[in-house]
Amino acid sequence: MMDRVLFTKGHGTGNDFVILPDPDGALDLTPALVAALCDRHRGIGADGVLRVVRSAKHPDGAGFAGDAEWFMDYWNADGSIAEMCGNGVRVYSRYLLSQGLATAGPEGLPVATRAGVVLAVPGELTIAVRMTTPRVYAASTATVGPLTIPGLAVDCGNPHLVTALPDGVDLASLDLHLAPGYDRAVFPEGVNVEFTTSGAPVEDADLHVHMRVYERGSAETLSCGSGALAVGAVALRDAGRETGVVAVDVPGGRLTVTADDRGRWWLAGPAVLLATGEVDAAALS
Ligand SMILES: N[C@@H](CCC[C@H](N)C(=O)O)C(=O)O
Repeated sequence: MMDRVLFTKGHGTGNDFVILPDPDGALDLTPALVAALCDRHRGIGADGVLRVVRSAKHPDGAGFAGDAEWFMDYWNADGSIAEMCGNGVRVYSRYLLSQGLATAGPEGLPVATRAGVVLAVPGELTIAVRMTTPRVYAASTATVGPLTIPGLAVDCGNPHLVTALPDGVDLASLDLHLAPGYDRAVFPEGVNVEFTTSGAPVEDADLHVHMRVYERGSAETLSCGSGALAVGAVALRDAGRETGVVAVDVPGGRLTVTADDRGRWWLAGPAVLLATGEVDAAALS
């Protein structure tokens, strides 16, 4: 076990990450170390960890090495692994670019994830990512306290359940301190649950949705990029549209989901790097 671990802290709309540079895959990253780093009282504190490793140097990335030099090895705060993190990949791309580890070509910067290769297109403050195509595939429900809320299962590489709150239930009033209930037969690997209400029209978007999320492996977070993608897919489907722009407001800010006329799905929003340092791994409990 290493004594000192280099890290950078960053976030996308308040969904925060500890970024661990590990180009050659030498770090002995374990669920316990991830959980300790993400601990908000005894660690650095984050919703998840992004290990920056060359695709060729990670067993889950090696198959993508011909298409993307870098693999985003994403871990949730509880030490579990996930296939995709939409905010994570935007922050990860910001990190690669800021460190000079990669440059964006005319099509963008390819980044390998467990859900496949995505393409990041950097702006000055925002980063847009061409995500894998979301797939709406089943009806299901979530339970929060006495409420049973209908929703749709959406595969964004990772699993999501997008629910629409019934009239009269206020999004802000939902108690998400405890994990919502869901159907384990539909989601055997667990699920990220999004709660939505529709919003008033906003400039530059065809549709506007408010969302809160309870993430698998991280509890309630201020934002979830793949969750916003799932919400965007359901909103466009409900509106009978195949293309369009959906503004998704989360507690941490605004994400924009675009389905373009070439069948591509984009997730855009801010990606911020805050601090760099060293953590004493022995001091983490
Ligand atoms: N916050 C992320 C999603 C992280 C993974 C998720 N908790 C899971 O287990 O699938 C995002 O921005 O997409």
